Amino acid sequence: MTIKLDERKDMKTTTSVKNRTKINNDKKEAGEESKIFQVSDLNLWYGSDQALYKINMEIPEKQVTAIIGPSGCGKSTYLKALNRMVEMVPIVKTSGTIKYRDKNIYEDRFHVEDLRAKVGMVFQKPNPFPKSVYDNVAYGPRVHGIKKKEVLDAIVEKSLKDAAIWDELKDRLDENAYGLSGGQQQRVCIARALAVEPDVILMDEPTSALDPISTLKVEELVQELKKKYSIVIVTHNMQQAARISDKTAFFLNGELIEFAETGELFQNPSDKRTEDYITGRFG
Ligand SMILES: Nc1ncnc2c1ncn2[C@@H]1O[C@H](COP(=O)(O)OP(=O)(O)OP(=O)(O)O)[C@@H](O)[C@H]1O
Repeated sequence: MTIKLDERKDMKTTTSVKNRTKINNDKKEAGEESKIFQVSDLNLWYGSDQALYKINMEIPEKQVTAIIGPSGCGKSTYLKALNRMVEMVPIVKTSGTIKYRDKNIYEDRFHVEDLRAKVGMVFQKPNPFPKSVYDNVAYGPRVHGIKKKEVLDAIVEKSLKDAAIWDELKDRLDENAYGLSGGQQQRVCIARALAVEPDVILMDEPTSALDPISTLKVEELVQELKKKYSIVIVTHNMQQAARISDKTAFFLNGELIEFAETGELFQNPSDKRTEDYITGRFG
């Protein structure tokens, strides 16, 4: 039997994904999975109001980490601290360290633009630019100096494919992204984040403005994306955290109360406050 080149490529990809999954599982069992972020004693203030208290957390590589907790507990603040986006609020002050791939992101020689290119973000409300689908996705690569049309074409196609929306939009690349449905806009925003080849994708309630079908598509996409990227997702929806994440962190009043394997946290929480929250006693 002869195997066509494409099939061989597919087999190779499947095998390497299987191998990678096996390596990840072996590492997990041995307790030595790689960390993408190491957060130590992180405190954060908006002016004189403290929003995060002494957060210590190691975020695993190529997994989905969910952040849950009641409104105002500091989930978004924490997420935006990971790529220093929170500092766009001028009154923000921090102490402690956040290491991204073993480098302290607060050290002066770490350029914040480099960090944000590697640690991309997708927001709650889809926020495409008022431009064509193509120009939305090509925006980041162009900012990074890529001008050649064939290179941009290839990036746009790959990013839209990775965001699972190429088939829907390949004939609509010149249309304004504002004309798409909310779910399509969100996947274009994910493609825009992927176009600059990030390492980590931070997602701040990416499905809360979407209908159930679009939500399902984004959830399936997250499962695909974690093969290549590390994902940290803030969600209000506990079922969503349980469905799509490997690890879950529960925040309350700016503190990290519990961080565990998702199944463990939901089935056998070690802190009474986590139990009260996931069983709906508050929040
Ligand atoms: N720009 C800001 N200026 C001042 N205080 C802020 C700012 N953004 C957030 N905060 C405060 O920081 C605390 C944490 O807010 P944050 O938005 O991180 O919580 P959250 O858990 O993401 O909430 P939600 O689930 O409602 O989005 C809150 O007390 C909030 O009022």
